[in-house]
Parts: sequence; structure tokens; C-alpha cells
Amino acid sequence: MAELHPDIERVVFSEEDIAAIVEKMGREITEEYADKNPLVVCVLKGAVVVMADVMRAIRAPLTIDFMAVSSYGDATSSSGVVRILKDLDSRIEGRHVIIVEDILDSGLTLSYLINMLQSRGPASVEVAAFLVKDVDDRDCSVVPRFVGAHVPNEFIVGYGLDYAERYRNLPYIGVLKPECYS
Ligand SMILES: O=P(O)(O)OC[C@H]1O[C@H](OP(=O)(O)OP(=O)(O)O)[C@H](O)[C@@H]1O
Ligand code: HPA
Ligand SMILES: [Mg+2]
Repeated sequence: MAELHPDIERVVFSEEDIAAIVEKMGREITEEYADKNPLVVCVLKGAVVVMADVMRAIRAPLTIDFMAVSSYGDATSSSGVVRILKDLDSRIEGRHVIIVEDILDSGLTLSYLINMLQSRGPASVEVAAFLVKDVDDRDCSVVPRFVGAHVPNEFIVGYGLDYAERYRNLPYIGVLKPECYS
């Protein structure tokens, strides 16, 4: 196990936990998409790490593409405005699209993306969310087809998830010490 970063108060998912979740998601997606040649879409930046892992756990033909989207900036709650920083390179008409996300929190990012991609005439759009945060009253109703795990309603970092762009490279997911928030 990697040495714990000094800013981390508590580990929520260890590297071993993450590996097991990735394999489970890969198996589930493989079963459903074996003959569908899906377009697997990574939502940058946060999903970059889970994308690299999950796409290798899918044992079926697929192609990949990337979007870059931002709504949190340096804060720990959503600004409420989803900014598209980079659109897909591929056309998705008639394709089975799987959006890979690191976390579903308020649901704003995914509901925005699903609407946007649906308007382009894909065969289907589904979501694979590594984490779903258990929030009480989510405004945006997004139901991911594939869920890695649920997390309590607290801000987490690591495995792609950042606070003010830091900590994305931690190989585990954890909670920051309170003094690390500015
Ligand atoms: O369900 P929501 O409340 O919309 O939150 C989830 C989104 O927020 C984070 O991205 P962010 O906008 O911080 O950009 P990033 O991926 O570059 O970190 C995260 O990676 C998800 O994409
Ligand atoms: O808990 C979180 N951590 C990091 N980024 C996030 N984006 C939405 N929720 C989170
Ligand atoms: Mg993101």
C-alpha cells in the first residue's frame, strides 16, 4: 500500500477496493455491450483515471473519445454552470454511447451531458459512474446503468478527483484534513 499523503485524514476506498470495483464494472459492461461496439466517453479531467482502468476491464470491442467539462472550479460544491471545454471528436449518430464518470454528485454534469448527447441521435446513452454520492435531494435525476460504489455525502479526493486541481494522482480515494481547505 502506498504511503498515505499527509493531507489525507481517512481513506474511503483503498487501491485494492478500487481494483475490485473496476473489475466488477468491466464485467457488467462486457456482458451488456459484447456485440455493440460502444463508444466509451471519458469526461475529463476527473474520469481520466477510472477511464484508463475500466476500458481495460471491458473485454469487448469498443472505441473511445473524450470530453472536457468543468463546474466545480476550486470549490467543493458545484457552481451550477456546466462549461464544455472540449467536445467529442467522433460523430455519435447510431452509436451506443457509455459515459464514464468518476462521480455523480449533484447530477448536474451528467444530466447536462446526457441531454446534449441524446440530441445527436445515438442508438443509446448510458452512464458508468465509478462513485455515486448519497445526497438527500438531488435536483437532477440521472440513473447510471453501471455504478461502482456509493459514497457518503462528503467531499473526497484521489483517483482522478481533485480539490482545487490537487490530489488527482492519489491511487486511493480519501477525505482531506479540514485544515487543507482554504
Ligand atoms: O454531479 P456533479 O455535481 O455535476 O459533480 C460531478 C462532476 O464534478 C467533477 O468534475 P468538475 O466539474 O470538478 O471538473 P473535473 O472533472 O475537471 O474535476 C467530477 O469529475 C464530475 O464530472
Ligand atoms: O466529492 C467530490 N470530490 C471531488 N470532486 C467532486 N466533484 C463532485 N463531487 C466531488
Ligand atoms: Mg469531472
